[in-house]
Amino acid sequence: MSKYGVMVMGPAGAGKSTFCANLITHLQLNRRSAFYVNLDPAAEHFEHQPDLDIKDLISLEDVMDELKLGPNGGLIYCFEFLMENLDFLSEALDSLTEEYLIIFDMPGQIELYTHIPILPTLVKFLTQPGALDIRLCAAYLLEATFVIDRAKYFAGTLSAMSAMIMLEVPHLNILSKMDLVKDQIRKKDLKRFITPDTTLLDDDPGAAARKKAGVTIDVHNADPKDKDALMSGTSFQRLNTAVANLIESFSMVSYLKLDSFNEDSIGAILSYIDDCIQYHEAQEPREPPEEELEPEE
Ligand SMILES: Nc1nc2c(ncn2[C@@H]2O[C@H](COP(=O)(O)OP(=O)(O)OP(=O)(O)O)[C@@H](O)[C@H]2O)c(=O)[nH]1
Ligand SMILES: [Mg+2]
Repeated sequence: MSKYGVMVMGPAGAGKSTFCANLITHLQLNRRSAFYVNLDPAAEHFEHQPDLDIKDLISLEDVMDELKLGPNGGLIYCFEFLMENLDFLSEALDSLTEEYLIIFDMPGQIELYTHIPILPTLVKFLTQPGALDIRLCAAYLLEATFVIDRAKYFAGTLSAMSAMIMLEVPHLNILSKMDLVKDQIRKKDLKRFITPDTTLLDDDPGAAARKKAGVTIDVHNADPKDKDALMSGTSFQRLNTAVANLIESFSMVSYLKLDSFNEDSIGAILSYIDDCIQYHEAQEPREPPEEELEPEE
């Protein structure tokens, strides 16, 4: 029996847990079953209690205390421990039917998505045919406020692309917290962020303002507190152009828009997830609940 799931990923504070919580509420309102798996050993507060919590296997606090590790090293240790104890996942997930959407809420440490091979191994384990056989898609969230700063936007897009290539499962890239930027970006410009456009670097509002004012910056002698000055050197601009060109040459990333506090937006993302994993194709027709049946004459 196939199972269906979505792994919610992305940098720290991108809105992953908020999205998971509002997705579960939306599923419940639509009489769908969710199984919430928290894989962030540092997460403390939940709107919906997890059905499975990595903290029941290993506690980040204990790891940091006993092994004298910092929060990031501790997190990597927790994941290595999870990989040695995959029964923890299979025992809980094995009996779930195809009705459930399994939602994995991931931590935000970026190294998990870039250079440590833990996530590809975990994803292979979850999707392995004949075993758990979860039809899984990845939802990679990037904060829309990044689009205000072009360099951050392309760096974030590069990390999304890296996760996409590394995991080899259907992948949705999502600009989260759209409500925070919708009044600041013109619709026409937004399109260029939805499908990353390298010419965005040419009309960076910060750079344009500096050029107009005739400001040239000597990065070597800049005040270390002046972030604008430090991030405006020609080498930094060349690096950003190279990253943007690389993203364009792969032509793999485009974004969906999300405002987690808007139910229609959650519903729209859910329909993309359902399509990616072909959720509806596997569902048995269901009887409507009794109270919805017409009373007999
Ligand atoms: N305005 C707005 N704020 C949001 C949205 N989604 C999340 N937030 C806020 O962003 C902050 C971080 O949200 P989380 O859901 O904890 O982010 P996360 O990605 O799970 O964070 P980590 O697990 O620490 O990596 C919280 O204060 C949320 O209320 C959104 O769509 N719009
Ligand atoms: Mg979280």
